[in-house]
Amino acid sequence: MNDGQQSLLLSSSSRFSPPQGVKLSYGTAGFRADASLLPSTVYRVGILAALRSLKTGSIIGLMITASHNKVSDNGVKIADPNGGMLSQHWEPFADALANAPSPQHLLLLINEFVGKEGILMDGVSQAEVLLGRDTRPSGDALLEAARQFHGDKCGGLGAVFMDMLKTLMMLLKAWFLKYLQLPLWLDLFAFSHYDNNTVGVVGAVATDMGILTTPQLHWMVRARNKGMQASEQDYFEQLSSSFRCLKDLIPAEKSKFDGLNNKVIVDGSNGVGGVKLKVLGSLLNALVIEVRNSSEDGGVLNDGVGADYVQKEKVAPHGFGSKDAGIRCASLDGDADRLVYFIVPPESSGRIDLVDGDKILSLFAVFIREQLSFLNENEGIKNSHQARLGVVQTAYANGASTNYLKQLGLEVNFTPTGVKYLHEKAAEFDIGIYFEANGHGTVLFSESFVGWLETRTKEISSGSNGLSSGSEGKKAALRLLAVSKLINQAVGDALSGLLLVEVILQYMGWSIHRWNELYHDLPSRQLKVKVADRNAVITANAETVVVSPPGLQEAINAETGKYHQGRCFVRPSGTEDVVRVYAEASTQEAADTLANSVAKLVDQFLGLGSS
Ligand SMILES: CC(=O)N[C@H]1[C@@H](OP(=O)(O)O)O[C@H](CO)[C@@H](O)[C@@H]1O
Ligand SMILES: [Mg+2]
Repeated sequence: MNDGQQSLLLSSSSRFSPPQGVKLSYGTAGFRADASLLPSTVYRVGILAALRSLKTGSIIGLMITASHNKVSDNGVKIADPNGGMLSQHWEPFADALANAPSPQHLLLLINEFVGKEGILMDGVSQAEVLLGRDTRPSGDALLEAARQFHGDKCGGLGAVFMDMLKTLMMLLKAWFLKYLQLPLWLDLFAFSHYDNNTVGVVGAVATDMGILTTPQLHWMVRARNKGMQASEQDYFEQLSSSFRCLKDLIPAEKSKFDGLNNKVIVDGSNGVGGVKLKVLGSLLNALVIEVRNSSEDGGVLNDGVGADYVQKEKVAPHGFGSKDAGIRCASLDGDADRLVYFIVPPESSGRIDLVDGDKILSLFAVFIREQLSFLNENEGIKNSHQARLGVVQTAYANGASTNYLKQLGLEVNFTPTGVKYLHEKAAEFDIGIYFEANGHGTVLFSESFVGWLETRTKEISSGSNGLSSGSEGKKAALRLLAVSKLINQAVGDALSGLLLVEVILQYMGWSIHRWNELYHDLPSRQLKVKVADRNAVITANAETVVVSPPGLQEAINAETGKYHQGRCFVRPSGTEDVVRVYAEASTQEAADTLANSVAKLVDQFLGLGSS
């Protein structure tokens, strides 16, 4: 950074002091904390976004959200140029930035990192950052903190003000030079060296994309970097048109959905997803989407509603009851990157049948596997491509889902918790389907496979490959291409996931009950244990084995061995200050007992008294 940039950084960062006595960590999914603690973190992540943009020469996203956390929390995370999560290689820098105790430390860190990464800060190269936020009341003010390091895209008042400021600085500089002859002061006016086309400290431009779901912002970043249209309208247009395309490719004999099956009721978690889903729903005519618990309905975000609540508590969200028995119900989380379905039983016990991320993954796998087999059976398709289909889960996936997927003959891979790991693994396949049990996931298509599908479908339309029109091979290629456009390629997206579930159910002619019968979940239990230092738990093998503290894994093994179909693991949470315990067994009672015994072991080895 030149002197002008440095002095601007020092002055702007001094307005955003980090909270005392709090250690912030980028964690599983960005920084999250009580919103009052976050202005300095968001300001600093704004700096990181600009540097990442300069380093990659691409547009970067900055999203302000705390997903399923309570409404008083907020958070911030970065979308990389491909629309995915921030490169893990930059996470330690993010942690160091957020925790730097003073503006001087911050400056040192940045200078060191800029040097190490070879980032060009010449004031000419321009960084570009897209900003988004969910509906949390603190989002607006935090967004302002993120913009401090950037300029205003549209110029407007910001640009006029900058121009006036620059003129004033130049006049002052001339006056100082003429009358005081203090060259030392020159550095302070380095700001006025900027040419009129650049804005902000590093010439970064920030564009406020408004209130969005997290996946919408990721989608926009990916689209912009691919040179595609990337407005919110484009997002809705792409999703709705590919949904219609898939709908039109459903064979007439399979299309036997009646009025009831045409409807899905969606819990919007009192957040941003419900509002956006209403817009999307208005563009579809083959599906009726009734949205409840939308942000404008006045309920509290994530309070007794939302995908996290429904999945963890296995109860109906607020506003749903026995009147909804028999209808397909779904729930989004606060920023609409998670999706689960559920069935409300006729009697009003509050309990539901959960159709979770594992079952969404299984539905997608069954459909895609069938389309691939149509493609492979069709000898009329030239250069048939043996596409590699892989699925990715975490240790939280219900064991019954893993068995089911393996019985389908699929390659099942495991990664640690956190979509950044699952996404990376899924990207190794021609088609990679990944889901966390909590409903966060998507289907990735490799560029080469999409290219192959595009070529085949063009040949098909020109008749050059000899396929009869209307053959299943042709339709399978068209369907897979439409799926690659419908399902968000950047990140898990509840809205695009919901449309894909809906159209596959219509294609299969399945009710939610039929879908839920694909396999029966093994009873499971999740618990949280408060410990002195959760990071004392070190795991291996996709978090299924504890390697430290010594002896804990042996004790878990001895306990688990007592239960039929017993499986149990512990790991430190990346988003909460707890150690999580997960247990599965052949009965609910056994799963509960196993989880409780292992929670006691965790407490013995690491409990609050053990520090
Ligand atoms: C058991 C569980 O649901 N863990 C969640 C939770 O992470 P933890 O590291 O377990 O706190 O939040 C993550 C971010 O949303 C999500 O990716 C993950 O699946
Ligand atoms: Mg979320």
